[in-house]
Amino acid sequence: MSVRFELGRRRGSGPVHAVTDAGVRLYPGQVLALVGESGCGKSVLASALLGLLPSNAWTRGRAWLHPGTDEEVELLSSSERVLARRVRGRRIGLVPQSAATHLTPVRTARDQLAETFRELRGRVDPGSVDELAGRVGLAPADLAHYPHELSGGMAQRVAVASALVAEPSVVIADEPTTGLDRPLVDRVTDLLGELADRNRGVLLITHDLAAAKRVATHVAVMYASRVVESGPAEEVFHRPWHPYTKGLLEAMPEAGFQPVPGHPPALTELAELEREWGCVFCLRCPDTPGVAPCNGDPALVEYGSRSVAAHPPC
Ligand SMILES: Nc1ncnc2c1ncn2[C@@H]1O[C@H](COP(=O)(O)OP(=O)(O)OP(=O)(O)O)[C@@H](O)[C@H]1O
Ligand code: NI
Repeated sequence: MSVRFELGRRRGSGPVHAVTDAGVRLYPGQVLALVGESGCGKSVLASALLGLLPSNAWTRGRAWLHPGTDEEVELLSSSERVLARRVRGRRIGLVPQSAATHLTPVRTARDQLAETFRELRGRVDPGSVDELAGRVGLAPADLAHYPHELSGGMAQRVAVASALVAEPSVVIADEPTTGLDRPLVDRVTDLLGELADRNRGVLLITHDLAAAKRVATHVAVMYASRVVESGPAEEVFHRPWHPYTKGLLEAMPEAGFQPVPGHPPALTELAELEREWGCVFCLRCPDTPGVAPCNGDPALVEYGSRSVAAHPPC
């Protein structure tokens, strides 16, 4: 799929290329970590799947939910009515970024969960709120609290519980661990892993590579609106092919914090950059665009279970 934002003529620039020809697959039982620097298009990709893009956005391409089954839905062309009644919260649960701010301040955690039950399931069965809370590690007593009385980790658990009310087969978590300290990051991350163990598909959007390494079964690396590498997490993390993936891994604390030099290109100038050089990463790449090992082709190409753009395995 691709997503563009029109900025309007008065701004004097072309559209923002927020997502370009991005292709990912997510199967039940997988945690797919979508990683990449701030602004590369991760959240926009998720918003597009859920029909939550602002009005200045347009999309191209296809995004299939449950393809080849009776429940198949093409998300990008679905009406707001279909997305609201059949998809959001029901088949795809969303754990939003900074969950605490999404909770209603004047309601206890229990009331919020009960309300979500009524909305998505029509009623609240006795015990169902406690049962669900228990699954994410919240005790009944925790649910008596108002949002301001909850720690960041607890609020995050309430958000995960809310996302699970309708037993969605897919859960999208956008930066679910922002602002939490490391032990809590690990607990929330593990919780997402447990959802996949229960045969859900989890899309974990994060720039925390350590969290991705901990729980992801698969990884897709985004750079300047494109997926530049994807595949089984173990393989990609162990033997990255794309120089950007290598750069991200070298920027991790245990690798000595060697951030990728330079900055991502402006998303309004990507088309030009690609026309001129082929690869979107060229300005920061140690390889010369179009000269081996870089083949200068920005398209993601499959090699067995893995895919990579411009830098085929050698
Ligand atoms: N409504 C909009 N109009 C114009 N540009 C937008 C709009 N929404 C997002 N963008 C741009 O799209 C690009 C991708 O944004 P996105 O939020 O997906 O980044 P991200 O990878 O999720 O980053 P972060 O890790 O900071 O959340 C950014 O450059 C952003 O400025
Ligand atoms: Ni984001």
